Amino acid sequence: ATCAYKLRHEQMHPLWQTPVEAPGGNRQSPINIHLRDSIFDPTLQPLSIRYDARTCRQIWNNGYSFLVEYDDSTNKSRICGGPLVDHYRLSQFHFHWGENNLWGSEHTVDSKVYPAELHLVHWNAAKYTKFEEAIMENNGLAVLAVFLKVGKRHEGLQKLVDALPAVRHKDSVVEFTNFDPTCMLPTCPDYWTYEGSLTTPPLTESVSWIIKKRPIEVSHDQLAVFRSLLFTSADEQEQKSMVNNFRPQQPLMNRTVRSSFS
Ligand SMILES: COc1ccc(/C(C)=C/C(=O)O)cc1
Ligand SMILES: [Zn+2]
Repeated sequence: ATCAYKLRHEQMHPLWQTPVEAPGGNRQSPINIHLRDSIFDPTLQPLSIRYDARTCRQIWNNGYSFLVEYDDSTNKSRICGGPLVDHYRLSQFHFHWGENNLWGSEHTVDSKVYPAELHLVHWNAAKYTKFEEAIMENNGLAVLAVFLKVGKRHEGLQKLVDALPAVRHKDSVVEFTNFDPTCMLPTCPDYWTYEGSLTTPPLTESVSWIIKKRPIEVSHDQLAVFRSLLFTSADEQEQKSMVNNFRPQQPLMNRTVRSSFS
């Protein structure tokens, strides 16, 4: 495990090879969730998640991950409850993954790393009028994170996997509709939550993280298609595989991770 851990750091995405200092930097993400230090909070509400497949619009490769983007001009797809005071609209979801099945997730649980991690990004539509505004505010975003493990084929994910070759290169975009992300959520309601940041620039400290305890299963072959994407655009000389697009873990500082379960 230590060699894999070391190897994982050597293979990091170029973006992170020179440590990117964070603005202010006392609530950065991702982190390791140390179970013994997490605190059960009985006042945490159940999460209320409502997604409408009809708000799904497109997939694009932004050179760091692939994003599935949603129309966020209404509250049709939104989350509330859990640790959240307001309702947050779904803007997009994306993933982080490794070059192999040994690592890839951004968060870890007692240093256990998963091969990939899903992030569903939502913004506070009760307090702000658009996403770009919310990312700068400390209660602006809520990111729902789900770990992926390699196992049986995920039927609901296949529609997404089949669309990826169309966005192989950076800056490519393709219409993608009628996808309900609910199919990628574990049925178990248990989660951890803590206050953190974006894990790619601008790294703003605006995120309420909600991390599902249970992973979902995807097949080896489905995850392999993620690795067929490229960091580089079609006109660039060197084609670089889109792998290891996770940020190094950040100091916990003066934070506590709460759990919705005892
Ligand atoms: C306006 O530019 C942005 C860049 C990145 C992001 C996100 C949502 C980053 C992340 O997922 O860590 C948001 C806005
Ligand atoms: Zn992410």
